[in-house]
Amino acid sequence: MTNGKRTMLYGKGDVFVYRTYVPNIKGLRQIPESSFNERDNTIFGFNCQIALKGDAFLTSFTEGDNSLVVATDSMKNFIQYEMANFQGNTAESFIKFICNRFLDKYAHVDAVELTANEMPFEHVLVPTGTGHDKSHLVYKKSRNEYATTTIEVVRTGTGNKVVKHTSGIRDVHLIKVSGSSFYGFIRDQYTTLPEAFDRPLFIYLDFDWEYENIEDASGANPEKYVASEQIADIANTVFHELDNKSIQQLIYKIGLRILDRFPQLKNIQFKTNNRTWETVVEEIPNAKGSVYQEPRPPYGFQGFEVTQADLKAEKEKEAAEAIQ
Ligand SMILES: O=c1[nH]c(=O)c2[nH]c(=O)[nH]c2[nH]1
Repeated sequence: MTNGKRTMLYGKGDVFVYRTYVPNIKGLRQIPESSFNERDNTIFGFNCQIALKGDAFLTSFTEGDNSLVVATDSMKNFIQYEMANFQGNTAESFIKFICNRFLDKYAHVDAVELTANEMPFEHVLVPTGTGHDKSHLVYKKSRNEYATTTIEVVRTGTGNKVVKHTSGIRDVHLIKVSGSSFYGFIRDQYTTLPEAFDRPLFIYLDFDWEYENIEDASGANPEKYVASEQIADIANTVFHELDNKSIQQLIYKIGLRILDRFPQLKNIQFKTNNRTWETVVEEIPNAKGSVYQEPRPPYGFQGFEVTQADLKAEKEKEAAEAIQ
């Protein structure tokens, strides 16, 4: 069992590992918001963080007894060398594979927690003679956003058990130049912010989601697997479509759409920042548009979880309204 009495873990961060020519994942469920149907795994690369837990490590802290210590340098090697033995094609199945392999190798380790942050690469476009097409040789590390996934696998009397498994995206930065408002908030002696009826809304979003059935995260059944690219495309689409009243409302609607498209997900969790530009010149004579500058600190933030129960309640509300 993990030590329930105190925090006790150790591990390695910034473990970079790249493998080329991992099979693509295809056969994903298709949704209207996204044309994404296949993840190119020609470069399958991650920045990993691994942590080990176990009562056996207590004396390494209290007595300097290293006899049961797996050096963090060896953890790095383990991840990198075992990457070659990995048979799957998703980050989620990779981290699960490593955790199980670790528990099998070191009998005194009670639990392994592993996070893999994607190192994202994209094809460059090259001339084909008649136009341009994706190079299958040259890639660029260009996307701001990256996928992330975390797992914790615990040893039990009846085998290894996954006790936590989340997938997510980090650092999605979106600006909507028109179609966002923020008004109707409390006005009192502390209020200086003017009401905005059409603001250039710039948001940073981090998402995490959990599957109802942890097995679906592996990608073994691609119809049940949810690609982070599809989640990002839903967020883009809902932001595009919705005349939003606030970031709070926007993320709720994005969450509902995601859970509607992917009933195999249990929930979706958001962490967002408001990075809306400040207006410098509101009206430009004889021209459309305004001039803005970066927002000054501080920034606003939101945290919110949308669940399948929320979606069910919204659908029931809609059905009741339709009858009236
Ligand atoms: O979308 C927003 N939500 C807020 O709660 C808030 N507060 C604020 O000053 N600007 C905004 N924008």
